[in-house]
Amino acid sequence: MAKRYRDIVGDGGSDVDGQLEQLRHRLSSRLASIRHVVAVMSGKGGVGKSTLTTNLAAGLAMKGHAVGVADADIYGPSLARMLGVAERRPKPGRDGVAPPRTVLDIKVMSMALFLEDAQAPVVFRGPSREAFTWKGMLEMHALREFLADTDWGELDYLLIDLPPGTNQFATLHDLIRPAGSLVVSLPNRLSREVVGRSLVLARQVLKAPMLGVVENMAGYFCNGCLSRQPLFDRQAEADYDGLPILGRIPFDPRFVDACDAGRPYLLDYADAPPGQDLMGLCDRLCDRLATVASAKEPCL
Ligand SMILES: Nc1ncnc2c1ncn2[C@@H]1O[C@H](COP(=O)(O)OP(=O)(O)OP(=O)(O)O)[C@@H](O)[C@H]1O
Repeated sequence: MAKRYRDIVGDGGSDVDGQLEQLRHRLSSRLASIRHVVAVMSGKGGVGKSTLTTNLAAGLAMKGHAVGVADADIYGPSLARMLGVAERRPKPGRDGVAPPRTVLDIKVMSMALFLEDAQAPVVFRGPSREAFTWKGMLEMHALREFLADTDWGELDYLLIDLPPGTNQFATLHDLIRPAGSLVVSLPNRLSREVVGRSLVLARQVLKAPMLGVVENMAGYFCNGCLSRQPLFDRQAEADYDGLPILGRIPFDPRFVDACDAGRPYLLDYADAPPGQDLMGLCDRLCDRLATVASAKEPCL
């Protein structure tokens, strides 16, 4: 007959506390060789968060930093494809799983790298009736393993691309304290509202300093006449609860082709005006991280 919790004395000999302590230790010793962990979040889907994560990673790598990216979007991973490593497999090594590296030497970890078939949806198997009890736990373990069991080596920056919505905030908070969070939004009222709401929650749950906001698709860049045109109707100035706007990146159709081709936009268009905007964003992100790191109290 199956035992119930009340039939089990103590931890039933499982040393569950000891096991948890070991997992915590493995994660913290792995992260000790990473200078800055940055969570890239939005709260709203489709705003270009993964595209910007890809290009931030590329920009930081082009500036000579050692960079890794972890795709926390377990069910809709896209970073590996955008960074051109979707067909590569992580290799088990002596010090954890060796992640694939991009042409810019960015280390990538994503659920997409473990899928036999790129078309197959990610499904955790277990008794479907109790899915609500174990599914969240498996999601957290997947993210913990990406962070703790990957051989990141020494990194200057590890960018974590969070999925749309706010569900992963608590999961991430249970695992680590990022050096800061970067928020991606679009300059229209709907996005600003949704992102603004998730910002409030991120402050409460993530408890990481908020670094600032990037407004994506802020205007349209025409590569023919090199001009910038408004993309959305003129909107009132954004107010993200006092957060600084670290960058405004215009819409440029070449971003879409670059994502599909698995080459960060910056690799080919660093000198184009949107490329310059991205490089400026990288500089401001580094400055903000330095400010936050030197502040006694987490800022904003
Ligand atoms: N500045 C831009 N100009 C043109 N296209 C862009 C720009 N930013 C993103 N895109 C395109 O928009 C689409 C959505 O971008 P992306 O997948 O990065 O969004 P996301 O916020 O990560 O989505 P989700 O988190 O909901 O999966 C992609 O096809 C991408 O190429």
